[in-house]
Amino acid sequence: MDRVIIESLRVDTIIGILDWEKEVKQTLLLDLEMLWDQSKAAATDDYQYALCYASVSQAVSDMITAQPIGLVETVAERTAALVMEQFKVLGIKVRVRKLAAIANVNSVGVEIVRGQWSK
Ligand SMILES: Nc1nc2c(c(=O)[nH]1)N=C([C@H](O)[C@@H](O)CO)CN2
Repeated sequence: MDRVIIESLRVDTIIGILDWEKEVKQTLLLDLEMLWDQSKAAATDDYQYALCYASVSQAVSDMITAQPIGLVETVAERTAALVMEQFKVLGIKVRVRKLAAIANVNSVGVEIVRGQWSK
């Protein structure tokens, strides 16, 4: 199955479980791989059959920034649910990385796979 990919979608938002994290925005980077049959879009060259990565990116960013979130797991789960429900994606892989969350690492985070994911 074909995939539409969004790499390193940057979202600056209130994220974290510590008190100071409720006051200061931090940066999340999201990677999305979405199962999507692109054959009709490619055969017709017609945008209406494409999964619009710009629309997905905007919807995900709006959802994440709409309210404070504690865990990166919550971000990943809500992102997968939103994309599958709103964009009728059959399967999705979501990786959420939080930059500078702890000392001596570039990032920390989680990766989940939901729906009809095939290798
Ligand atoms: N599995 C997780 N562990 C931790 C998280 C998280 O979101 N998922 N968050 C924190 C703190 O917010 C940390 O990022 C603050 O620096 C700790 N562990």
